[in-house]
Amino acid sequence: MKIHFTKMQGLGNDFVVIDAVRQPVDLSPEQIRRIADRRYGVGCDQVLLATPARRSQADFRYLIFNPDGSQAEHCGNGVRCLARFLDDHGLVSAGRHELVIETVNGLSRVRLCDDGPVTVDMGAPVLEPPQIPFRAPARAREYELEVAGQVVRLGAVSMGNPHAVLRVDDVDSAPVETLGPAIEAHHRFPRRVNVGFLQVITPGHVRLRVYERAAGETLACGTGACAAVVSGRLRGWLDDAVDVDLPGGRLVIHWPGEGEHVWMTGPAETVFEGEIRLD
Ligand SMILES: N[C@H](CCC[C@H](N)C(=O)O)C(=O)O
Repeated sequence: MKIHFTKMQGLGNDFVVIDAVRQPVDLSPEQIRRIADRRYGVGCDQVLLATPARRSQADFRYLIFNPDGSQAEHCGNGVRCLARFLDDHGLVSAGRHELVIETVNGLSRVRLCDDGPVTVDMGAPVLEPPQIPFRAPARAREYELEVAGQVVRLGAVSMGNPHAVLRVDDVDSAPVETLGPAIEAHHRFPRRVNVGFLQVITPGHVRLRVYERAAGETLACGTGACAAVVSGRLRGWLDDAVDVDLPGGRLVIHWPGEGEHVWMTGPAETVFEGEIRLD
């Protein structure tokens, strides 16, 4: 089987995007792993499938797959790239500058500027432990977790997908490669978790590295940036508008506070198009 794809990236978080509206495909976890493989396939952090919407309020539905073949509930950098892809490939009627993209557990409203940055309404964060999901006796702004022979303090937030947020003094020296996987697989996160390492420069400017669930450290994580601002604001460190500097570049995140939606603005770029042959 040959599949046409578009390679895209948002701050170096890279994607293989497939138009499953006009090219209906049903990919197995093994085929996802092959596509995502940086030696035997195209190579990417996530595979995104654009599919027809199921909910009447949505224009399209999108599926997100991590490189191990597992499915994720949301992808901030990915939804920006998907919206740009849909517009570039004539799937959006002329003149439309706002799209509603359906995820497995919510809706994202995307604003497209001509070739400029893309702004996304990422919805309201979920903070109740059972919905994150995170095993905790009650909701708190900060939790203690025994991991790797130490006790770490972290925030727990869902942006559709689960995030843990730890504050560090310096992201460059943060134990991302050791503590990241240890927390990702911690039993208190029954569906595993993305792990953010947050350095607060000022209440309006942070640095962030993210060890992503089922993908490892990426150059940028959109839902991770949203979760970091939510957790940092709840813990009293951040304003409502924050510049988030990730290794791949800057996202601008805005969260007015509890019960409000998180807004994210950042780039979405096409790299190349191609065709992959799959068994
Ligand atoms: N690894 C993530 C999915 C991709 C999220 C990230 N690339 C983003 O931009 O939000 C998860 O399993 O929840």
